[in-house]
Parts: sequence; structure tokens; C-alpha cells
Amino acid sequence: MLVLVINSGSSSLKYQVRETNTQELLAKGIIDRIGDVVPDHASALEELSSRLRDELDGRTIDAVGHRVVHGGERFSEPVLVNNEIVRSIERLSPLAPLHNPASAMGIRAVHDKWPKIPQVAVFDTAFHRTLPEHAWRYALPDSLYRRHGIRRYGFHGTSYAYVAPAAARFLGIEPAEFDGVIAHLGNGASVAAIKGGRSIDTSMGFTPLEGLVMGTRSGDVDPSILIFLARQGYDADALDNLLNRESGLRALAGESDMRGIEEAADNGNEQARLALTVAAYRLAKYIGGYHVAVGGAQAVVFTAGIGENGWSFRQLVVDQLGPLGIRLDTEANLATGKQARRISTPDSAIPVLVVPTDEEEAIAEATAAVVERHTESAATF
Ligand SMILES: Nc1ncnc2c1ncn2[C@@H]1O[C@H](COP(=O)(O)OP(=O)(O)O)[C@@H](O)[C@H]1O
Ligand SMILES: CC(=O)OP(=O)(O)O
Ligand SMILES: [Mg+2]
Repeated sequence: MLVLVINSGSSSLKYQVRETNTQELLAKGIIDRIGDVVPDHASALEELSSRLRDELDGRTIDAVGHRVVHGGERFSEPVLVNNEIVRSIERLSPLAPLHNPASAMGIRAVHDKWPKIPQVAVFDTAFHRTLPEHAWRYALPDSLYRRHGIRRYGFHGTSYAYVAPAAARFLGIEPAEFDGVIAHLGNGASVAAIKGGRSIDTSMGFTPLEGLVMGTRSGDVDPSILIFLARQGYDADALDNLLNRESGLRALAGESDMRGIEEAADNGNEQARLALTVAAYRLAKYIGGYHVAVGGAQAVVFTAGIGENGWSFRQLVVDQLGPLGIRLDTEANLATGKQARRISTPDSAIPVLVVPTDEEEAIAEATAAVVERHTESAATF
């Protein structure tokens, strides 16, 4: 089955075209710096459509798989999209303002272009459905959970579901026996605690705003800051904009893209250095906490744009993990490539790995499975 995958991240649109029976990769690309060089997701979709005309050379797509960040309490598995499901994804937009609108727009754009093609939504929240209640529940009145679904959902699940078994394979253990801490560091960034191959805690919460310092998102802050600002006259939209778009690395360093920040820090820019230190310190604390949560990690794993490529950021983080007996191999940390690799010394108490993620490959597989199941069940009626 020829599957087009569209991964609408907050700052990028990644796509792949895969023949899922043969694993052949026909096209792959990224339109990045959305919100900066590319104005918005709509222009990114136009660019994608013109690239596909050239890259597909007349071959036709059988199905389209979309990454959808927020699935709320309703979606715990990939689903075949219909009108009602797109509306449901749109209703969840306030809980993932940088992502769900772009996914819904992508689904509608594909439907307008190719109305007969089946589309599948694959949710970032699904992998975290195994979180125990003590990890997903906030210390808030239960009515907020019952009335508004206010709880921890967690995100980047498709990536964790791909990387956790890959890390286990690298260590030579069964995926269901893997206990570890995985840091998915892209424009949005989160950490997950994996025990027995399942997610038991994660740093993002009700929305993809909680937790780590990100490109433009603050991560954890004292909620009183919001109350204080509300009393100063900030309304909901102003707070949303402040925390989701104007904070994080952008607020600390003046720009949100890690490549530019690392370069500025190398050139002696103090603001950029401080931004990296704040972000690395926050992450190191989470890694220590999740090492405890999983009852002793068998590995600490870095993945996604910064996790796979940002060697100096990895060094800043791992250098703080000395009390866990973790030692970075500075030479190995400089290696590049799409292979899973170890970046800690042989005597490090816990191995530190870089394991590249491939959300698009995982979405292509899930999409083909859903469409095949649907076609089979349609045939039996
Ligand atoms: N070679 C590199 N060195 C450091 N950071 C990098 C490199 N390549 C990409 N990145 C960073 O990765 C981040 C984007 O990661 P990605 O996983 O693609 O994000 P998203 O999916 O959230 O849009 C950006 O901050 C970018 O600067
Ligand atoms: C959930 C999330 O923040 O995704 P991304 O990192 O792709 O923006
Ligand atoms: Mg991403």
C-alpha cells in the first residue's frame, strides 16, 4: 500500500511516502522553520503538494496517515478519519494550539484534493494511556477531571513507541523488559519514563506545554504567575501566546532554533549560554526523577532533532548526571548518522544512547494496518 504520511510538528511539516508491503521509501522531506521562513502550515501544505507532483512521478497514493498530537480521552488507537472525527480533532485544538489545527487543516486539504482516499489519524497521546493514575492525576478537585478532562495526557507517544523497542534491541533485551528514560527533544520537547516497555510517566501534561524548556514554550512555571498576570490584565489569548509562542528558548536566547542558539553560544553570546544551561538543567532534573520512577533505568536515550543532532546540548545534560555514575564519551558524542549508538563510556553506570526516531515510518505502518483492517471488515459484510 502506498502511504503518504504528514507529520505536522509545531515548527515543521515532515512527510514520507512509503510502500508498506516492501518497506520502500519513495519520498521523504521536511519543510521546516514554519512561523519563521515559511509563514504557516497552509503554505507548508502547498509546498508539499508541489514537491509530491515531482517526486511521485505519476504514482498514486492509496492512503494518507496524519500525526495528530491531541487525542484527548477518546482516542487511544489510530482511527480511520471521517467528518465527525475531524471535528473532534478540531474540538481538541485549545488543548494543542500549535498542533491540532494544523493536522485538521491537513486532513481537510487532502480530502478536498483526493476525496476518495482513506485517511488515518495517529495520536501522540495514545502511547501514554498506560500512565498509572498517580502519574496522570493532578492534585486538583475531581470535578475538573470529570467535567473538563483535566489530567496528564502526555505527547510524542508515536515517537516513544518507536524508540523504546529500538533502544531495547540495541541493548539486546526484549522490548517488554525495557526500563529507561527517553528524552524526545525537538522544537517541542518531553521526557518519558518507560517501565516494562510501557509509559509510566511523562513531562508533558494536559497540553504539550508542561515540562521541559522548549523552542517557544515555557515548560513548568509556577501557576501563580498566570494568576498574577491575569490580575495585571492579561486575557486568555495573551497568556496562551506568552506561554506557547513567546517563551522557552525564544524568550531566553532571542531565538527558538537550537542550531542558531548553539552557534551564538559558541560565539560567546551569554544570553544563548544561559538559555542552554536553563534547558539542560531542567532536563537533567527530570532524568534523575524518572530514573527513580522506573526503579533504575537501563538506559538514558536521546532522540528527535536536538536529541539526535545537538551534541553540545547532550553534553551539557549528561555532564550533570555524574551522581548517577553516568559518564559521557566525548568522542562518541560527536558521531553523527541515522544509527542507534552509545555515547557513554564503557564504565558508565547506565548507558546513554542516541536512538533516531521515525514518527513517519511508525505512522505509515499504523495507517496501512487500519486501512487493511477496514477493507477486510467491509468485505465480510
Ligand atoms: N544539527 C543540529 N544541531 C543542533 N540542533 C539541531 C540540528 N538539526 C536540527 N536541530 C534542532 O532540532 C529542532 C527541531 O527538531 P524536530 O524534532 O525536527 O522538531 P519538531 O518536530 O518539533 O518541529 C530545532 O531546534 C533544530 O534547531
Ligand atoms: C507534541 C509536540 O510538542 O510536538 P512537536 O515537538 O512536534 O512540536
Ligand atoms: Mg516533532
